[in-house]
Amino acid sequence: MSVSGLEEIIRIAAKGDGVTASGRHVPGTAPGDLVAADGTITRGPHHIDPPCRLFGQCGGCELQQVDDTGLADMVKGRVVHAARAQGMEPARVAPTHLSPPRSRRRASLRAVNGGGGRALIGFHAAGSHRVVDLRECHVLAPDLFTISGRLRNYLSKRKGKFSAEIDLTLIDQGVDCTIRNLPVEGLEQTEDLLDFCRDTALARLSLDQGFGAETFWEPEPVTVTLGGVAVPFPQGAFLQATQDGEDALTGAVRGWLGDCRAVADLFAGLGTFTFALPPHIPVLAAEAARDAVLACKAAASRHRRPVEAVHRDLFRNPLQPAELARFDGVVLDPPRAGARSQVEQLAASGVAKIAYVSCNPVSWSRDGALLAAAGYRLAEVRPVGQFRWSTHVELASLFLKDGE
Ligand SMILES: C[S@@+](CC[C@H](N)C(=O)[O-])C[C@H]1O[C@@H](n2cnc3c(N)ncnc32)[C@H](O)[C@@H]1O
Repeated sequence: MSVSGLEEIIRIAAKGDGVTASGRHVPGTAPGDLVAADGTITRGPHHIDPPCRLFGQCGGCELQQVDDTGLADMVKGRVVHAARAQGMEPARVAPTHLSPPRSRRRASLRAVNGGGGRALIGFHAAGSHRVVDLRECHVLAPDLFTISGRLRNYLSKRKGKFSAEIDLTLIDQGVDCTIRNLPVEGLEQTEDLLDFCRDTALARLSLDQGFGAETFWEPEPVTVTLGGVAVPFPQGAFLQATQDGEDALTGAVRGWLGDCRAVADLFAGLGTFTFALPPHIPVLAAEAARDAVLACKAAASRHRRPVEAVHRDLFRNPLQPAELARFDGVVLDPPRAGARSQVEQLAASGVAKIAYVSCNPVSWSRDGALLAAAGYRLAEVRPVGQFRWSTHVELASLFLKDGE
């Protein structure tokens, strides 16, 4: 719409810019803003003051100027647009689930020496390698934010230059931390680091000096509880970004497949969907990361769940229609690239219900079009914004074989 030379921002593009009906991209805007020819922006109803003082410098968030309605519309719009681009019209679009502020339970940070011996820890600055010190954060779960501050204090005492990468994940026992590229040499440094682990009650600390991560501290074996089942948590294992995002995705899948006789969970990871299903349903959980398969298997056996966890590369060796014949439900949650070769086999199968969970609407819709061409209809999509204030979009979807 053009009001006396002003153009209205009608949507947020995949990279975060606002876009007008004429296709003009304007960074830093929200849907409903009006943009003049000289670039002056008049705020619309969805443009808010960013809650964080670091917004715009820190690389952790991209869209804090957009209110919740605008964010939810963006997440839904990306999913529906991707489906339509492949000729699919979802029969139902469930309300978008947005994770609340301060709920992110995993983050990758960088720590470097600042001036005056002070360490800086934070996300990369937007569009650069500079680290913006995380003095405030509205996305990280409070326990992760607290640990980031304690790490800053600890690292500030270290002498010598460093540039380390730090992965933090919130699990059952507290914070699981992996630090890469931080030399720990000699007795004094080792004891200092042990004191840090003890004082902060870290659940686990792993160090990776370029030769793979090794456990430095783990007072008790770490686990993550999935669907009420405590699963051993291997270093670097995949976990949905927020607990409530996981609940939204698993709730959708349980609602769709909860009455199945037998389910295959493909790209199963530790068993997020496997263990979310009703406990009496036999599940085949297939996954390529060997340590995740072992963790899933151990948890299933301890909890006497009818789960067969198998190590399998589903890109090279997808489940074939004959193997799929014993399942009336399949859930798949592949990496960003999608699951073309596995979906080709699913399309050729007779599986009645397919729940496809995705972190990439583009690869999902391409794969979905293969199912649609084989007689599956897109019965429902559930857009999910786990990465609040970012352009990262997730979804759960249900494909039904015609006649179901
Ligand atoms: C998005 S994660 C989902 C994991 C799990 N469904 C969850 O929700 O926690 C994708 C999973 O696919 C696995 N994966 C990646 N490539 C694979 C392949 N070629 N074959 C089987 N699994 C693969 C990864 O190890 C990861 O566990």
